Amino acid sequence: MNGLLTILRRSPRAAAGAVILLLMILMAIFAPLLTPYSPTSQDFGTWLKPGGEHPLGTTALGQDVWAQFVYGARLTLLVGLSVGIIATFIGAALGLAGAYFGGKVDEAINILTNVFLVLPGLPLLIIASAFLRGGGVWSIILVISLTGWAWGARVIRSQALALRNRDFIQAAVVSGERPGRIIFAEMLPNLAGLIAANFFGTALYAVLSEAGLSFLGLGDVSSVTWGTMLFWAQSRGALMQDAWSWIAMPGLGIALLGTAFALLNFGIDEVTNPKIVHGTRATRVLRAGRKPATSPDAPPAPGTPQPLLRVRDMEAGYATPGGSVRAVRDVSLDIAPGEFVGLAGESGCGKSTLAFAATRLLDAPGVVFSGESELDGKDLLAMSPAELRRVRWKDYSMVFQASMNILNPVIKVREQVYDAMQAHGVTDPARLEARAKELFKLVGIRESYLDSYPHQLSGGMKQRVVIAIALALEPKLVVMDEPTTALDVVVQRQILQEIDAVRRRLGISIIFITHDLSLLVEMSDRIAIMYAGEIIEEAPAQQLYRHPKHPYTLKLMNSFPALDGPRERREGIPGRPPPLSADIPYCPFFDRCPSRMPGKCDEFKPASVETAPGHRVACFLHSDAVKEVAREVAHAAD
Ligand SMILES: Nc1ncnc2c1ncn2[C@@H]1O[C@H](COP(=O)(O)OP(=O)(O)OP(=O)(O)O)[C@@H](O)[C@H]1O
Repeated sequence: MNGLLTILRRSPRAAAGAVILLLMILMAIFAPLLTPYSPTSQDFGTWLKPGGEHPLGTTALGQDVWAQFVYGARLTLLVGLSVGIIATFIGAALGLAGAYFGGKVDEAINILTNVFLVLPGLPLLIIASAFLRGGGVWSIILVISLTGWAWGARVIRSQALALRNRDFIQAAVVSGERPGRIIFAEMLPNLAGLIAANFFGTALYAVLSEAGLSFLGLGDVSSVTWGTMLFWAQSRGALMQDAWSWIAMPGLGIALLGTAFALLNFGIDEVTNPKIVHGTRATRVLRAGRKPATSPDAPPAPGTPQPLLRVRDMEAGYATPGGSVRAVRDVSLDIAPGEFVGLAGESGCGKSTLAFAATRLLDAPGVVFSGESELDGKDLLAMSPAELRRVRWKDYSMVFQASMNILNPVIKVREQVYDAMQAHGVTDPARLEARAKELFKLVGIRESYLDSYPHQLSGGMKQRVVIAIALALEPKLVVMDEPTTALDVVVQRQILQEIDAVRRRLGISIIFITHDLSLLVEMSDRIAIMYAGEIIEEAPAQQLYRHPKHPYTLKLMNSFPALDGPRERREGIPGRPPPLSADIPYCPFFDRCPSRMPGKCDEFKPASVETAPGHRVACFLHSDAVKEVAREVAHAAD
């Protein structure tokens, strides 16, 4: 319910759709108050003109057109909403089951879905309704539901598949949760927006199909719906008799109801689907109560290199039915050309969300609430899907922890390396082959492995192949989100050294995400530490290693083995970060901080202040500067 209210508040389209739909429902419920006549009563004169007791005139059979219109809304709405529920239920159940169980179950569901998608809709509707004729309105509902579920199943399955591979679902599977619980409690809430949008899309399809079938005389012509009104009006030659209202009113009703469903469908999609940021970003930023995309910073000093990636005031997270998770909170970050920037912090502090949001990869239910992300001066958040396709891989690429799973098991590695290059216009076979060999050399794999299938390679080698693919077009930036975490320590280190060598050779920038701070200290030029969605400290790597300032950074350092020196037992950090669904208008580390100052750290939020060149920290131990908390943002995101 909360989620729906949030959507209505955020999307004027959805709100307009909801108002129209509500008015229609009220009209249907209170029909007896709006007209004294029964819609089927034939007690009046035929073809009466509008006026007097019959504001919209009467039909060829002597029925009151206004009574037919207001009562007709009942069955039309019943068909729309019932089909919406039934078809969405079938689509969601099959889509989720296919994505969750995979294998043969998915295959069977996929075949069934494809069959229904391939069958032409209208002829199928006509045949099925002719077959079930005489069954009244419920047979129409059944027929339209049967022909209308497949698209929803396809869309929900593809989103559920993406979700199935998310870490938190995998963790639920590994921890032995029952499939039913995972599907209903873990996956379904993440798909709520999509399912709601699908419901209204299907309801729209149902209203139009019912009207079409009834108009063709294939519905239950004895019932009163806007579709049967059109059928009778047409068959009795209403236009010839100048009885325009008999045709115009049901037409208008269908158009308005269709518009309401379409607006709700688009509005929900707009809010819950982050890929639709294009063109709506400015409004979203404003809706989120945030200033539009202008830099708060002073212009860079002359001679300062322009950052390659420039993230400003980023607010991102997840719109869940229980409210928003604000996983990234007012984060600004610059990555210079050729720079290796490490992003560290405990699990769940928002590192991946920041990387995904900044590179426009955040999938539903992820949302960029506000902020800017520019790559080489180009606004990534405002790009159209086509523009994004052009810059991905070419200007920036990504390697994730489970990236090796992107390799298709039945296609040779060579072709998969070629693919990325071919998609961006490299077609000369000699060039492709030379480049593939060069890339394999770069990432330390013998070129003979180009002839292998992925299953013939070890995990480390597959991950190297993916890194080779990510480097294929020499992008300016590579985002690496725990690319080596699944590998053993020796392989991890080797790959990292190779990545670093490649970076220096090609001059690319790298954002490297991990919770292993000691690894970052070795590799990075600069390190940013995230905690509870915020960057709480940022400094050149060695400076951070030698002079960490934030108590959290110190704790994080102590929880990993030292780079050199004797082996000793390391302590974890007691306590937990605050929940990311709440406002945190004070220091987020307060509860766990050994140096906390009650009355200060739990009352005010420390501003991030530069305490040494390039070293910024947000902690009252180092500066008294207080950060103004943009409360309007916090609330707009809920
Ligand atoms: N699909 C989702 N729906 C709701 N909340 C989510 C979703 N994905 C992530 N979150 C939440 O967002 C927060 C930040 O997650 P994120 O994955 O960005 O953290 P992280 O620092 O990268 O963690 P890790 O190191 O474990 O990958 C976490 O609290 C997480 O529970």
